[in-house]
Amino acid sequence: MSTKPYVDLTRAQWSALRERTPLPLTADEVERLRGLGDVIDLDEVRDIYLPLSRLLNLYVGATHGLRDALNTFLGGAQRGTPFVIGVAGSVAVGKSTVSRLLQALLARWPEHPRVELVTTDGFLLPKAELEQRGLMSRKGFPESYDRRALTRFVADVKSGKEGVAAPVYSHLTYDIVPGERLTVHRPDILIVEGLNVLQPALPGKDGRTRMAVSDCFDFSVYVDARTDDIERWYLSRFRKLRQTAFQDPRSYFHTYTGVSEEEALDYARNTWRTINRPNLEQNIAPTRGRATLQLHKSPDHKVERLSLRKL
Ligand SMILES: Nc1ncnc2c1ncn2[C@@H]1O[C@H](COP(=O)(O)OP(=O)(O)O)[C@@H](O)[C@H]1O
Ligand SMILES: CC(C)(COP(=O)(O)O)[C@@H](O)C(=O)NCCC(=O)O
Repeated sequence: MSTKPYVDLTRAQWSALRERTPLPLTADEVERLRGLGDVIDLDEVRDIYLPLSRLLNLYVGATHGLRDALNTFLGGAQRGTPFVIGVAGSVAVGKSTVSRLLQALLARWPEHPRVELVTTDGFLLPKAELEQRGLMSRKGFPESYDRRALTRFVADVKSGKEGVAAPVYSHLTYDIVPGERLTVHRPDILIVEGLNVLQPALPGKDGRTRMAVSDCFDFSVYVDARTDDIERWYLSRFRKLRQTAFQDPRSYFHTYTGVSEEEALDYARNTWRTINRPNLEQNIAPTRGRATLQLHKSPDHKVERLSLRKL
């Protein structure tokens, strides 16, 4: 028997595990959930994400069983708390598509219809503060977030608090939206998506260990791919955004619509090499082994292998 903490599965082995789980989404719905540049079709949903939604449904059920055990022990009926799923991985690896698909698929199960999704970008420090602290070239690194507020948010949701609010980030303005809030109302499941959600806690100033966001996770997914492939996806997405979202004069990147494609791509390449790749290598990839499930993507975005943590 392997001594690794993971069971490795090929795509074919994994897809056979969906059993009779019906496909609840249409091609149009999948198209709407797809991120810019991501390749995802009904085959991918059926082979990869349906088995995952079945596994998660089993995990949620098992957690309810544990809750019953706890209530027996406590001799009272504690109200349940949301089942929290973390989704981690590099910039441009396709976390948003995975998270939106999971949200849509999990909400179709009658046992847990209310599934909310929160991205950690809402907890980035506002642009003015990043500038003031000299952190604009560290955007996405752990220190560019208000980690305390993020941890408090997830801990509050996980403890069953009603009406927990998160700030909201705009990719258009590249900044936090002043005054805007997203409020989570005791969902059955909360998905927390972000680069750094599997980071271990940093010691506080007093040297004592703090809580990490991942301490609240009931399950976590790491979306994995080769660094060169992710760079290619990042650049090709930048090229597409230049023709779409950047055209809006309010876009932070609007100036890149007025220069040559080569010049715009040089900027994107530089951002990848100086910010996103070092962040992947130094902070994000080292957390892969903390995930419950690793999805390994091939150069065409399709999941080719999976690693599932043993229990
Ligand atoms: N500059 C941008 N302008 C508009 N949308 C963007 C920009 N950068 C990224 N996005 C979109 O924001 C979402 C999150 O992107 P990202 O954080 O790189 O994670 P991932 O690609 O892993 O989902 C994606 O849907 C992406 O298409
Ligand atoms: C907003 C992000 C930090 C991702 O945030 P997340 O939701 O993963 O916390 C990232 O998409 C980003 O903007 N990175 C900065 C470098 C760049 O422009 O690609």
